Amino acid sequence: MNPEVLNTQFGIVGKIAFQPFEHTIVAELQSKHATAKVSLYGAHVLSFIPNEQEDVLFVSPKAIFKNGKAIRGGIPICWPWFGPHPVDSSLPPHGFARISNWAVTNTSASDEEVSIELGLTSNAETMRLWPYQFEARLLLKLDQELTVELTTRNTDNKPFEVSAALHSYFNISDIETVTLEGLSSVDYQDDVANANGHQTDKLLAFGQRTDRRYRTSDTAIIHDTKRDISVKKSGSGITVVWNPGAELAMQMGDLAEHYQHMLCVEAANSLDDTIVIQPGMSHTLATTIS
Ligand SMILES: O=P(O)(O)OC[C@H]1O[C@H](O)[C@H](O)[C@@H](O)[C@@H]1O
Repeated sequence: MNPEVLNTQFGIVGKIAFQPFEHTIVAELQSKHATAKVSLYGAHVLSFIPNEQEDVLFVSPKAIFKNGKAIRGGIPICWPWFGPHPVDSSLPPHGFARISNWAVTNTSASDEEVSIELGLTSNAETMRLWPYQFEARLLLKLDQELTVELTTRNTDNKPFEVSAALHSYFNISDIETVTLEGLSSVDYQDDVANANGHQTDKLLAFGQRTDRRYRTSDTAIIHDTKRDISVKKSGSGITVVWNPGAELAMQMGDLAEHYQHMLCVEAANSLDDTIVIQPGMSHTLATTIS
């Protein structure tokens, strides 16, 4: 991969440019209303800055950028499984999409919107980790909002099962004061207590380790002292809510004390919303952030 070749083939003056970044290349997108950056390593969104605002996404100041390591922050693509592999814990947690190099397959721009599409196709290495033929596409659309669409197409001759998450890390002032709206009356799996729960409170507050999978397709809204952030989604029956809390964060070399400034709200397919895709068929998991 070479940024000059990508700029010639896919660059759009004033709208999309490719730059070397750490061990990879990033595409920088500029719409009338916002900028965004996506790394080709992992098809990983690293930044979304609406005009005159701070970055909506959090990337850890201690994030490690190297092959084989997932980037702490932004929007890691957890795929084709979410969490530990269901039967083989030696396989990469959250799948291999976030530690794979993706190709640029298309770019376009209009007056209002800029978009880029990245692709990952089955190959010898992916077949070793997950024995299916597939095409995955990540479409990023930037106008005032940022939309991320992950489409999985089954190009094999047998069905396969996918769990996934658009593992969005949001940039917040303080985990002690932020609240999350949109989960009231929703059942969840509590992955800290390993128990089921049902939320009655209108607003979820934090301050301790939180790791929950809520059974909902609805929009969630982060209320921060500096702004509200809306997380809409489609093709997703699960919203993951995660902050590791102080004790666990201090054991994570790429996060540590910075956990206070992040909250993950993730459009996901997991639990009974794991998706079976028949040969020739596809599924799209999407989130829109504003
Ligand atoms: O450290 P990672 O592999 O990136 O996973 C980070 C977190 O991802 C999700 O939010 C899961 O629900 C958590 O259980 C997990 O700890």
